[in-house]
Amino acid sequence: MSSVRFDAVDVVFDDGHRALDSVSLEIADGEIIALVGPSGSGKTTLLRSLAGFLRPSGGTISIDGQVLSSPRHSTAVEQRGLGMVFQQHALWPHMKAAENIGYPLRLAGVRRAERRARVEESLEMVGLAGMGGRRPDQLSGGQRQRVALARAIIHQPRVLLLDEALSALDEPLRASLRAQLQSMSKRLGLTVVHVTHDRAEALAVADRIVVLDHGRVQQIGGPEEVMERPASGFVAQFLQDAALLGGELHSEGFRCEQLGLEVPRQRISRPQRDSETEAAGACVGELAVAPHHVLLSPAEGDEARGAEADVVSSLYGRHVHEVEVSWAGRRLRGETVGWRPAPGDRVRAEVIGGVFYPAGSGEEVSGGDLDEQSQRDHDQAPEDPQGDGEPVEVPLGDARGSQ
Ligand SMILES: Nc1ncnc2c1ncn2[C@@H]1O[C@H](COP(=O)(O)OP(=O)(O)OP(=O)(O)O)[C@@H](O)[C@H]1O
Repeated sequence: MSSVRFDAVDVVFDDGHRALDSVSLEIADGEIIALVGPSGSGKTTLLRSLAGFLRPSGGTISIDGQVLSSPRHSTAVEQRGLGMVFQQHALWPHMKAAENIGYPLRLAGVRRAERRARVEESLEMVGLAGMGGRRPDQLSGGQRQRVALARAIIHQPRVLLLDEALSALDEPLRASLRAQLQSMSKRLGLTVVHVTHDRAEALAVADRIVVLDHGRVQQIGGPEEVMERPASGFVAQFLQDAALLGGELHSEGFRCEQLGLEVPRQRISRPQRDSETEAAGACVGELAVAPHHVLLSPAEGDEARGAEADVVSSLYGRHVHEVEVSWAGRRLRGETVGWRPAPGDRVRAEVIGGVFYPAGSGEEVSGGDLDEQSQRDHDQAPEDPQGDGEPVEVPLGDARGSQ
């Protein structure tokens, strides 16, 4: 329903802790945004600032061009026109579902007949038609959460804020509510900000994902973009379970002394331009090695390839199995298709690709002007991710071991 803008927003708590550090972010009308990041990265703080529970120490937050929050001014929570759903559905236990849902309209003085019609409509929207007469204790957890959702959308909020709204639900209910949430938001044209710990959920539901770390935006992008072109080693580690291997990139490729590992240059992509270090020859940094960059094969295979590693865990997956190995004291995650080793097995592991980030490059993409910076980085990425005009071979999908 509305667009949202964060301009260089800082939130510093009384004890001096900086929970948001110059966060700039634009959310388009009707867009679903997922906020992800490690525990303590500032997701809830960002959401609470938008809701009006926290006043920023610096910067401004606007909706549709109207400044709602600044260090000097804060529009009251109830005047922001937002809908909110939290992990624990806060329904009034003594009220029937329909009364819970209609409560915001009652507060707003909407007449009874209109209220009733809109409650019916909302119940239908969340798949609870005919259940308005039940009290919360007569509903399942998923149904109660849908009542909370119906209550949040009934007064056509400018923005819907979800804080771990689906996290307390079990699969497969959660998956179905996830789908319902997306289709309903799109049907109503809702702008949604969704905080979640669940990376798969963020990638599945959101138009764009905002990755936070230490109160700073590390990357903003669509699901394909953040997964295929993580802006930093941190993002690759957080979203893809990539291992970060320290080493040196030189003209032949990447070398990691610790593992005795060499990865040929043409197998390495580099999202950032580093012409200075390029000119200087070798470049120190880290290689983000995602599971699809780790080729695993049975130990008795071709000895010229890779090195022996011990299987630590081997999780069944419908499409690929997730296998973690210990290689010279490092843990690496790989994927296998068509065969699945057991924990304790010895296998051959080969790193066949990765994304190289020069030392210190993570700093460049974070901070207030990330929108512009990341836009520039990523605009050029599909054609020229290395930034040096060379074609890039990113080994996606061909990295799976088979018998
Ligand atoms: N009232 C407060 N006073 C001081 N520090 C706070 C306060 N509230 C939160 N913090 C700190 O701010 C940081 C960000 O907290 P926030 O709750 O936004 O993180 P989060 O990303 O939502 O974490 P989680 O995933 O664990 O919910 C944390 O380091 C937290 O300890």
